[in-house]
Amino acid sequence: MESPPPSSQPLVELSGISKHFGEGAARVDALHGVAMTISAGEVVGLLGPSGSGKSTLLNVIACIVEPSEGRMLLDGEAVFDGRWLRRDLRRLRLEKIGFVFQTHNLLPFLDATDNVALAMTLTGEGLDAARRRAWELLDYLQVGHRRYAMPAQLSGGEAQRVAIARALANRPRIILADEPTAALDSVRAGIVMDLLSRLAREQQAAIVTVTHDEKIMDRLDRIFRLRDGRLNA
Ligand SMILES: Nc1ncnc2c1ncn2[C@@H]1O[C@H](COP(=O)(O)OP(=O)(O)OP(=O)(O)O)[C@@H](O)[C@H]1O
Repeated sequence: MESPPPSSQPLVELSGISKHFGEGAARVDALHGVAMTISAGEVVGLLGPSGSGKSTLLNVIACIVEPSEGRMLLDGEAVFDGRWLRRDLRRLRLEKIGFVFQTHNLLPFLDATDNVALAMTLTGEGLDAARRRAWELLDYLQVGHRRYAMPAQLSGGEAQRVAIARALANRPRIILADEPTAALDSVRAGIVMDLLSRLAREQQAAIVTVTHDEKIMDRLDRIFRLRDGRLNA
């Protein structure tokens, strides 16, 4: 399939985002005045030393951590402006955001198909339709031949591709990944990153990945570096 031309449609827009945990002597300022815009079709990396705020920033974009101040738009919708603007944050996450973790977190008692299909049934899709779409996604991620395998029978790279298929189940425009290649060797890490890049372009998604992994740096379109909660792009 021909990739569509790069688009500049912003999918993640943050301005003045700060987050502190605790108060008084115990206060930790995890993020200070973070501003960033990430557009459809981009794969960006969040880098920085341990404790610099990468996970906090990813969890803010995921609407899991509530910022202390600032403004955030996701897929053009204002979702935070000093306070959450939506009450149904769980639904917001289901609709707009896909998650890929360091380890695949697949449910061990469901096969590859049903691990992907389950995520779709949470938004009300019927099981048969969900399974058909799960097969399409598993084919797209080049792991369709393992559709009936249980997670324990999958290699690390296969399991991570099933987990990416699951993240795509509800057609999110924003994919958040936490060290998605850390447990993979360089060949498999390259395959996973190539698939993420392809889906960013073909599905016009924005992919934000926390990484320490030198093997994948050349696969990122842009790198944001955090230090002590501040961004130096
Ligand atoms: N729930 C919390 N309560 C209190 N402090 C927290 C909490 N979560 C994070 N912090 C603190 O906020 C700062 C940023 O943490 P964060 O986990 O975002 O860093 P990180 O860059 O992801 O680190 P790592 O690479 O080690 O995962 C750290 O000082 C951390 O101790």
